[in-house]
Amino acid sequence: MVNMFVDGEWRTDTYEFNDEEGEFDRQPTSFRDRLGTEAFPAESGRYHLYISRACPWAHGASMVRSLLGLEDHVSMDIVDPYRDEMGWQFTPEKDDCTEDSILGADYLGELYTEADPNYTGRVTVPVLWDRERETIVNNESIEVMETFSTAMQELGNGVDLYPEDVREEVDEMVDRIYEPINNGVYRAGFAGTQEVYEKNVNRLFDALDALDERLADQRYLVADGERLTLADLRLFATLVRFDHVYHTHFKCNRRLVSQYDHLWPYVRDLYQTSGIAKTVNVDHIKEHYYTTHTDINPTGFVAVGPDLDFEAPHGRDELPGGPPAELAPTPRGD
Ligand SMILES: N[C@@H](CCC(=O)N[C@@H](CS)C(=O)NCC(=O)O)C(=O)O
Repeated sequence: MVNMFVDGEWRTDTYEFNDEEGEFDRQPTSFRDRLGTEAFPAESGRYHLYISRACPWAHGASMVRSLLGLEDHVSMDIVDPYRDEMGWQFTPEKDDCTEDSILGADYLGELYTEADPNYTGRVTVPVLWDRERETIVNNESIEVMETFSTAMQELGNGVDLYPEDVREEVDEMVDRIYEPINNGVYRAGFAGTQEVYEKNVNRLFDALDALDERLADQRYLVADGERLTLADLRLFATLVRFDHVYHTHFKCNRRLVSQYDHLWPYVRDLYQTSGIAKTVNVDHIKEHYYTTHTDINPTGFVAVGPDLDFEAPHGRDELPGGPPAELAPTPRGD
């Protein structure tokens, strides 16, 4: 069972996680406005991003904010990695968590009902909030990533992660990796039957094998491998969590990402790109998954390993292309 709002009322008995075939059923998001429109013009200081450091979807939005140099233009709050029956909450006393600086809310759900008192749906991160209209602009991660990269891009440092000439290619790659990889780990982890689990794990690893091959002689996913784009950030958000949680907690254990010849150096390359390391919080990632999903991990114990060194040399600077000059790697990647 999943907790959600129905007509503005918080319910804990609402819908089944899986469809009748036993597949994990991700609900569509409901706030889908874009920045750069008449209602929501690109403005510094007007918008606010809510994320969880644990969540891969929210991670994409926070990476774009960081890499584009939008931190002074779009403020941000961070929820507690543990999600209880009432949903995501604000616990500023915990490490790398903040208060809700907009409403002073205890739970993120309060923002949803402030935006729509009759809201029906889940309370998910990321959330992009508009201070002026006091509403949610958008809560679909890929749209937040795109809209930062287009409408807000000129407020930032000049980095372009969604260049017009390769936009179509980026979109295709984002779509291509979504089902088997980004959502695939969830489909494996929350599968309702052995068969569905195996199907999704196999599809996931087939897709990872193919990308490992693709990344053997190209540094990034698209643009002849020469430019870092949103597609890389989507893939990174899943890969950086993989060995710590998806491998063990979601039983995606045909291999570890750190056993791949090219995917593993690729993860380290991205991690060491200036602006990314500070968005990664492995403690939040582990705490969230292992303690929140008690249906698949009833003890709530957090797996201890593995010991990964994201800061080890990656050797991928030998390949053509590289990060934009503004994001030259720093020794510790931050
Ligand atoms: N399609 C959404 C999915 C966001 C999402 O599912 N976020 C998860 C955290 S990883 C969440 O907030 N789940 C809370 C819930 O489903 O109740 C997006 O990409 O933004």
